[in-house]
Amino acid sequence: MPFVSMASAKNKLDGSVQKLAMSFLQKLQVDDTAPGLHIEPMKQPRDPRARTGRVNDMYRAVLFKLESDGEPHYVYVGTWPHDEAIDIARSRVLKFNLALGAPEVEDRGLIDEAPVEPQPTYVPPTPPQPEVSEERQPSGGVVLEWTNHLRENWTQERLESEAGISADGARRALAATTQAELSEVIDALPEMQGLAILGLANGDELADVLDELGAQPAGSVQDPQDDALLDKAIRESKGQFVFVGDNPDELREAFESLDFDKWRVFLHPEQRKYVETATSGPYRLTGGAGTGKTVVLLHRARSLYRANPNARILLTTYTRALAKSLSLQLTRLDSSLPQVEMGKPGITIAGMDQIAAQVLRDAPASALEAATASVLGPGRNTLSVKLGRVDEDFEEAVDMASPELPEPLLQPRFLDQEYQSVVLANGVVEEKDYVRASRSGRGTALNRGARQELWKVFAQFRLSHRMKDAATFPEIAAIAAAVLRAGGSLPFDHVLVDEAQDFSAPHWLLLRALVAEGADDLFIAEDSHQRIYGQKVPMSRFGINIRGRSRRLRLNYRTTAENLAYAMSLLSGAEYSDLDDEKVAESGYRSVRSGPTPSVLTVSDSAAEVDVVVSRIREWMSAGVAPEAIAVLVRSEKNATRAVDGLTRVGIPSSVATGGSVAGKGKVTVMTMHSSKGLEFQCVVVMGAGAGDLPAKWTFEGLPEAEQSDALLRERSLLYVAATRARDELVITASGEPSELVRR
Ligand SMILES: Nc1ncnc2c1ncn2[C@@H]1O[C@H](COP(=O)(O)OP(=O)(O)OP(=O)(O)O)[C@@H](O)[C@H]1O
Repeated sequence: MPFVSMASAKNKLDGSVQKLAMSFLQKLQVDDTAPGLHIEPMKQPRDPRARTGRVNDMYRAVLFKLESDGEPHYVYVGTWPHDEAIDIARSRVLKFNLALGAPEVEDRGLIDEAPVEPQPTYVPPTPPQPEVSEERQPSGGVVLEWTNHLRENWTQERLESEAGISADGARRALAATTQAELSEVIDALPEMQGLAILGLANGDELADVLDELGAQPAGSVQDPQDDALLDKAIRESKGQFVFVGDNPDELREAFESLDFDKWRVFLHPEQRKYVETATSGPYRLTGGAGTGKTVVLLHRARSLYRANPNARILLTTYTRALAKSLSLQLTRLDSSLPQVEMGKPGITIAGMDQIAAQVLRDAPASALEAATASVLGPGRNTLSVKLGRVDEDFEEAVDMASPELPEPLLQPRFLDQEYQSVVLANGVVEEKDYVRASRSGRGTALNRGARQELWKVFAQFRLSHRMKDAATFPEIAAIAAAVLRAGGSLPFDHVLVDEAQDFSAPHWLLLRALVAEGADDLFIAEDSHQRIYGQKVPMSRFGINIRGRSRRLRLNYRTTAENLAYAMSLLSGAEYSDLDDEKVAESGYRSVRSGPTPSVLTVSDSAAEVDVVVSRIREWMSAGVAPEAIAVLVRSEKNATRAVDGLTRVGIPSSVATGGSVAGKGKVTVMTMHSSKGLEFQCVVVMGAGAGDLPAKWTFEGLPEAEQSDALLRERSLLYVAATRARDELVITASGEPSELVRR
């Protein structure tokens, strides 16, 4: 029976053609001599193994036929309209790239015809001006600088011989003067060559590029077109080809992922490495927004399950809404994976607070009582009321306790962070313990006297909760950790974490307690630039020691190079440190895609701003963008209402979405920047980026100085999160003076 492999094709098929192409491949996988397939060699091919096959009267599939131990092995490249398919088949070569150590399909142009001419330079469309009166005409335009480092460091000959780039690709890459031009060159190259060019053009050393691609140069002794070499390399491919052999299910899965959800099958070699790597302890994967951290976690969860179906695997994150989205994505990856309740073999997906509540429900009464006493002190009953926001409770506690302290130390936001990061983190139940407790990571210093005064507030806070039989979510997480630490069996064998930058101290306590220390215990994905809640707490304080087990993803799969460069520029000037207290790098991120430059539109008043937003959304929709692919992201709820009202006035359906969900089919999503975490849209407007709205002053006013700068950093991160939700187009609008955080 023939074997089949799929190359990571770039052509998208219409639904009907897609079905026919699938059926063609299914028949081919059973019998390549079946009538109707019409597998034919080409006239004047660049590669004698090139074939086309009949999908229907108008479409043909392009294939290469290899010999594999006496059986045919077909490599499917894609399906195109008849004449285009013939030209593609005649001009492509299946070969092994010796410098990059990978199989690839390269375009060599048709024989006897002029070599492939460079495509006309891509010029991003000039954003049309919004329909607003002249005095309300917005200013716009962001200038993004880019340097093509190939020109300083490389020659065409060296790119060909040392980096394995095709002659035409090397020549055109050297000539690129904009990111858009480079993206076009990359798009025409085999994937590994494209990724290598991207790295080198951004100034990386060749050795680092090869390392990132997992490339093992093969030297020059082998014949790059040898059948046996190619057959073996395709079977072992790390991402650009998928060998499905004679397995019909794998064929369907790989084929379906080509058009949508490529991430389900075709991973970047680095992503694959982190999916498969066996770790000797806690492992951290960092990477900017859109670098595929979530994708790695989903694949890793599956890979751990496949390695041991009896393993109890937890995939967790900051909120219940984000966990729901993880669950949907895992189903898309593989609907056969069992998504189970905590403690059962399979994959449990839940937010950290849900897990904490479950631990409490499962705990024997005596264990729960002891754990509660160890966290909150003796004398507590059941914790029947769970409290979300506690600002008012802290205010009340301050009124009752009347501590002698300066105002900034009595702000609910300061008290809440101190309570979580110091009191709960250290298991403090009495004043004497609080006075001695480690406050590492906290910005504001407190002397003994101040701590004694503060303890009065915390004691009062606890007392009033005791009367109401209530506990906060962080308290419940800390109690759950104490239950697990006290003994009994642990609920999980492997724990995978997304969005860890937002975890609070009690979350970390619980995380460490959920799984025994050891191989493949904790795999933690985080991006410190996206920390928009709470305070950063170093993981090492909770016994989570990364010790050299930390890696960074740099290739952005979501946004265009232009949006990425803009989003990164929002972070410059601010210092970020990660969960290990190391400074976070802002450089090195890249994207292979290109699109329009983001625009910042400032207008005189908020009515004009709504007009600008509405008119931009209309333009997108008239250009064919579906309403559900568009989002308006806002800092304040009043702007959400304004946006919805404005869209409704012109008959564009929209609605305000919360908690990680979207408005749904046929509607523009309007949501707060906070809710947009983890989501993505084709086109995004960040509305209300005026100095009055951003940063939101109430988040830092009145706080001690050190906490103020942390709060400001979170506001900056929030804008970064919002800007990185845009796949293709990003527009930022402001009325009046734009925010200091917006780059123009
Ligand atoms: N190997 C891949 N091939 C194609 N698309 C990919 C690949 N990896 C990731 N993507 C796509 O890139 C986008 C971002 O991926 P993902 O959500 O995993 O990134 P992230 O790093 O978790 O982002 P964020 O931090 O913003 O949540 C998604 O649309 C995802 O499907």
